[in-house]
Amino acid sequence: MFDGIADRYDLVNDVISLGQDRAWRRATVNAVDAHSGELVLDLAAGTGTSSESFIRKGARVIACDFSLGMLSTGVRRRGGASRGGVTFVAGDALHLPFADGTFDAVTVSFGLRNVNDVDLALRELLRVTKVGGRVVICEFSHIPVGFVDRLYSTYLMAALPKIAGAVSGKGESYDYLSESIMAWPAQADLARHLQDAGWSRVAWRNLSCGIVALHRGFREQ
Ligand SMILES: C[S@@+](CC[C@H](N)C(=O)[O-])C[C@H]1O[C@@H](n2cnc3c(N)ncnc32)[C@H](O)[C@@H]1O
Repeated sequence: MFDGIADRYDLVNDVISLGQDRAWRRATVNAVDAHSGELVLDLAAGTGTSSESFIRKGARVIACDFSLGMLSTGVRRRGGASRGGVTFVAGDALHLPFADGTFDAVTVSFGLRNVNDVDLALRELLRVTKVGGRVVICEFSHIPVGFVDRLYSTYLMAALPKIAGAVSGKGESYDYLSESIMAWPAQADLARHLQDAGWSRVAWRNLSCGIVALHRGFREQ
């Protein structure tokens, strides 16, 4: 599915989120807080838009995804597969092609919801993180006020696929986006998945009233 929408993926994001996606990405970068000399895994990195911001303080980033269409778009835009601190790697979240304890920080933006086995992916992320390292998950979530969440669900089901379809020409992919957001676990539930996978000191905070949530955890052993 992502191979088919790769070229217009970033443009559609800006349109359907009314530009909010940029603020969500800034919040993710601040939560990861990657520093010079650190190695960051941006899993389900797609075209690498989520990866670019991590290099600002001198960290190196591995942008890993299994959609060759998304990766190719990213490589074309950056002018190479390994440029300016971002290296694109083809890999599956369920069998990460990295040794144990490789990364100082691992992060997933708007990707975990798309992975077939979320719990296995969270365990794989833990495996490739150094002891003392951290995980940050940026993902769509749920507005904690019932009637507002219902209004938002109406937007998701009725308007979002039409708007995204008009911009991308692939409306059916965005039916999937709406359905997957509504089926995704709420904040506390996702925190439990992280804890069950072995992550410690798990906490989260809402962005845009819970439309998006940032979860963070640490590998303690
Ligand atoms: C919505 S995009 C997110 C891209 C990027 N992180 C961003 O913030 O724009 C979701 C990505 O998850 C990737 N994905 C889904 N399942 C995956 C898996 N098992 N392994 C690696 N990538 C996966 C898709 O190929 C897609 O590029």
